Amino acid sequence: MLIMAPSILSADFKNLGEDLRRIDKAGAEYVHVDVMDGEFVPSISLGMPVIKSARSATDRVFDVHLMVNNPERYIDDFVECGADLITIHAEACNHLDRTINQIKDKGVKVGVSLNPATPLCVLDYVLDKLDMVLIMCVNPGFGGQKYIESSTRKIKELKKMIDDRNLETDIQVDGGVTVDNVRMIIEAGANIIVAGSSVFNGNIEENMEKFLAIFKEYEK
Ligand SMILES: O=C(CO)[C@H](O)[C@H](O)COP(=O)(O)O
Ligand SMILES: [Co+2]
Repeated sequence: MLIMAPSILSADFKNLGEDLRRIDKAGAEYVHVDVMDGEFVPSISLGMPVIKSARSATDRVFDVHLMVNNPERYIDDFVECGADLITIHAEACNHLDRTINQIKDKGVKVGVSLNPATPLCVLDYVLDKLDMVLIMCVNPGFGGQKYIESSTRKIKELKKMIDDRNLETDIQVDGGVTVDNVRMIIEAGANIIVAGSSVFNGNIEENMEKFLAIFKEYEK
C-alpha cells in the first residue's frame, strides 16, 4: 500500500493547525516532522513544544525524522510528544543497534535513514529489526532541493535486500519528490512517499490529489 507523508517543513507555520487539517482531509496518512539540530545538518527546524502542539491537531501517524546527532538523548522526549514512528540517521549514531533497541523498547516504530552517500551495507546487521528504512534523496537539511538520481538505484537495491530476506520493511523516500518523479520512485520499490514543497507550495488539496491519483494507478 502506498502512503503519502507530507513534510510539514514546508507548511505555513503561522497556520500549522490549519495546514495539518488540510493534509489530513486531503488523504495524508502520515505527518512527516523534520527535526534538525544545526549540527548533524546545517539548519535548525523545530522541537518538542511544536511537535506536542501539532500532535493535538491530528490523529494521523506522527512520523518524526530526527536529523540530530546522538539522537539517543531525545528518544524519550519525542515519544512523550506523541511520535508514532521515530527515524534516526545511521550517520548520527555512535551505537546504532543500541539506539534502535531504545526506540523499540518505548513501543513505537523505528526507522533508520541513510544520507545519499551512505551505502546500504550499514543496514546489514540491523535490517531485520526495523519497521522502515528512509532513503534520503537529497542531502538532508533543507526542503525544496533537487532529487539525486542515484537514489533510484539505491531504492531498488534496498527493495531486493528486503525481499531476499522475506521482510516486510517499509521503504520511505524523502527529498525532491514530485509528481513527475514519483512513479519512478514507486516502481523502484518505495511505499511511503515524503513530499514537502511539492505538497505545500501552491494549492495543498490539488497537489495531494495529483499524488493520490498516481498512487491509484498502482492499486491492484
Ligand atoms: O528531511 C527533509 C530535509 O532534510 C525533508 O523531509 C525533505 O527535504 C522534504 O522536502 P522536499 O519534499 O521539499 O524536498
Ligand atoms: Co524528512
